Amino acid sequence: MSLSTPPTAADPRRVHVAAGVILREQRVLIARRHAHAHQGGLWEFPGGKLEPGESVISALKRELQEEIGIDIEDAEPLLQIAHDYPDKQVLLDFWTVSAFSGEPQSKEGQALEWCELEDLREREFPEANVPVVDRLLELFEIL
Ligand SMILES: Nc1nc2c([nH]c(=O)n2[C@H]2C[C@H](O)[C@@H](COP(=O)(O)OP(=O)(O)OP(=O)(O)O)O2)c(=O)[nH]1
Ligand SMILES: [Mg+2]
Repeated sequence: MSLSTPPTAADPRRVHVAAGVILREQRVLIARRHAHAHQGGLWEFPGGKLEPGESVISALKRELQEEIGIDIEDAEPLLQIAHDYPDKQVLLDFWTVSAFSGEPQSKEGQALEWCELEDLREREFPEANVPVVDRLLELFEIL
């Protein structure tokens, strides 16, 4: 591909990621990325990379079990975002998790916070997350 061709959403070189927007009452669960990780130190919605041949929902279930120890009972797609960081191209599938079993716990040493929706804008997220935060606040009619 020449440099003048912008990468498309379907570009197989993109890292495909599934992330869960876990809601409980007026709060959403956010996790802090480890300092040394890509986009380190920023807040994120828990999740991770799809394995080869894995569906988004399977990856989401696996990642949320691995990272925070919960079992998804109900989830639906919220937003798909293709984003180009200077060092990495990602395709992020954000799903709303509306029912789950188990109590979220930090299984990888990451900080977790049940953030009030109205405080979400004060948390620093990776650039790719801006449209998701906007969408969420729009859905809950928080200006
Ligand atoms: N999980 C998650 N990743 C995000 C978000 N926003 C965002 O730009 N990303 C980017 C950061 C990373 O480049 C990529 C996720 O990869 P990751 O390193 O967390 O993947 P993983 O959980 O499979 O971790 P690992 O096995 O590689 O340690 O997506 C988000 O809200 N949640
Ligand atoms: Mg992860």
